[in-house]
Amino acid sequence: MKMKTEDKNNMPKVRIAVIGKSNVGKSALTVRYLTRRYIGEYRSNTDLLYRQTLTINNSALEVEIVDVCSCDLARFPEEPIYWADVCVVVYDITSKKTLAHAVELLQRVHQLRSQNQIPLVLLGNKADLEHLREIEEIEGRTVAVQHGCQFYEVSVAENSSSIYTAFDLLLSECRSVQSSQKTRKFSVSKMIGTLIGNNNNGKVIPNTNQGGTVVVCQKSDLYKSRVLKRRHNFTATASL
Ligand SMILES: Nc1nc2c(ncn2[C@@H]2O[C@H](COP(=O)(O)OP(=O)(O)OP(=O)(O)O)[C@@H](O)[C@H]2O)c(=O)[nH]1
Repeated sequence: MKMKTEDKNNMPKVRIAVIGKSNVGKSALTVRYLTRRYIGEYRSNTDLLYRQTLTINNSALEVEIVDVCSCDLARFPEEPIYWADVCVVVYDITSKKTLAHAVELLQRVHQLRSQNQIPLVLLGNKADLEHLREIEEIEGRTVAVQHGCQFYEVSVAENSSSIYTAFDLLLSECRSVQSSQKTRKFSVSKMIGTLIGNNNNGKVIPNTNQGGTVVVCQKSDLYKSRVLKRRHNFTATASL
């Protein structure tokens, strides 16, 4: 079923940034979550933006995931961190340096966005490679506790169910924060709307799953999204 533009515009949106050292499995993870498929070899030298409509808690949700290709600390990806509503930090359980890198990334994220502003999850990937393990699960869990984020060990290759739990919980957490903010804004604008005789502020969230296709966009779309978001914020403020 095709969704009307009007419905799409009214649909809530959550933006996810997936970050971590090169080769930890960020692209494989993103594609696995969105398509349930595993792509073994995936090479890209640009950040990729995936868009898909998912159903979370019986409500349609537009999800955008940016798979950040360059997470060098010297070229820390500030833009996607400011852009994102939630952030997934990935390391590889067979490589100690990827956890050290993840710790640095978590610290940078906290510097840019305070802890309450951006829900985070830490994922230790490649759990199928037990014989090559360099990082015990407790080490990853400890880092997660220290940085106030959820933690899961997963294997994208083996399609761990924790991948879906991690993303779904993160989306759900973000939606409840967004909804409580929206309720506050809505009640103020509704009150003003009533005073000036305008009661059309309520928006209906369509309860249909439009998912299935992943649209891969280039980085320019990311900038466009941010500009639109800024404009949306401006309009919302102006209408109050
Ligand atoms: N054994 C195993 N290999 C995995 C798993 N997830 C990803 N890989 C492999 O790890 C390699 C890197 O995966 P990518 O998804 O390209 O990693 P990336 O973090 O996006 O890498 P960059 O694009 O360089 O930043 C690929 O060869 C994948 O097949 C996993 O759960 N288990």
